[in-house]
Amino acid sequence: MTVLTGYLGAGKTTILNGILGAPRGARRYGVVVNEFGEIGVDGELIVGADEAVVELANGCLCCSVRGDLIGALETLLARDAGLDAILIETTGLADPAPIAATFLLDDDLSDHIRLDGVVCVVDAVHLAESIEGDPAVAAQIAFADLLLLTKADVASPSQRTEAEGIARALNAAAPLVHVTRGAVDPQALFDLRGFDLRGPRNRFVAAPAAVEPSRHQVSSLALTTDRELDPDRFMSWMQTLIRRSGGDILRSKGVVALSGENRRFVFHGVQTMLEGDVQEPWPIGDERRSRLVFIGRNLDEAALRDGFAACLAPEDGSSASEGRSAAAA
Ligand SMILES: Nc1nc2c(ncn2[C@@H]2O[C@H](COP(=O)(O)OP(=O)(O)OP(=O)(O)O)[C@@H](O)[C@H]2O)c(=O)[nH]1
Repeated sequence: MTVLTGYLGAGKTTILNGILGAPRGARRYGVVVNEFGEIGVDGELIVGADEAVVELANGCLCCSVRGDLIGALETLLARDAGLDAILIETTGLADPAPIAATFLLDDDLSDHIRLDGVVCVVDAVHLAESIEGDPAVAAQIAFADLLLLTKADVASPSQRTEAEGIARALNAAAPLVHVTRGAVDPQALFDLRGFDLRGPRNRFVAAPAAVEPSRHQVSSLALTTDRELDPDRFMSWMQTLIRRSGGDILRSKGVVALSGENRRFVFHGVQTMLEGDVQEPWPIGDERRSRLVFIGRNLDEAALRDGFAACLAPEDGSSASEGRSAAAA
């Protein structure tokens, strides 16, 4: 399942139509369209009448109609349990974090459907203006696993550069792809594995050490260290952090080297939800470098750095409670 976000008029339906109109072999798609308003129009605008389309009007997925989302997905599955992919087009006002959390929290649903990724459609012409007016825009960009920049055909060079700069400042890790009038390779949107602990992509590598906090209160922070982390301290720090600040931390993810463990510990968090697991051993010859990324509103960078530094295992192999941390990079 792929969630398509992006501000009002950014080009979500156009991209959805581009995907549905592209050759797909035997692949079968299901579509959920969410609209904010009494009368759903977007469902009418979706091409390909043979698509399984469920429309959710009169509310926004991220707040009032979350239960309806679950109902819509169940309807799709009841009609065709063999769908290869489900695309959800959210309203332009939706905050993707609660949508992802709702889905991940529903065990029945997540037994049958895998949340693959969140794609944000970014309007090159209007981004600078819309982001000033609505904080949801920054959250949508920051949260995404893939950014699709639209309307480059009509944006001025300075609008394009500014839009790219804003998107990159909010989310340096997600690939940014230019899309004109919905012409996108559907493969670019599928198999993102944004929430898959075993995903092949290691996008943590792509994140820079830190991204400047933007004017929009949403920023991301990457923490790395070549020192091992003490398992107890790390787990307790993460749990406390997510419990206390989960509403502001929209997304957290990381690959961690724990002392006494030769496998990689990988975790994913969406707001107050956190899951993690030990994975395959660190590749031979690869340094055991821990990398964590936090994306959120009003991130307290100093507190995060301090908390992380306090999780470092002592270098001499003595017990964690004896050792004090060195600074984390
Ligand atoms: N020039 C140009 N116009 C585009 C592009 N992508 C979308 N549009 C136009 O932008 C307008 C809005 O596109 P939609 O696809 O309806 O946008 P949306 O995000 O689904 O809109 P809402 O559902 O209202 O949030 C339409 O007139 C599209 O034809 C593009 O790459 N270039």
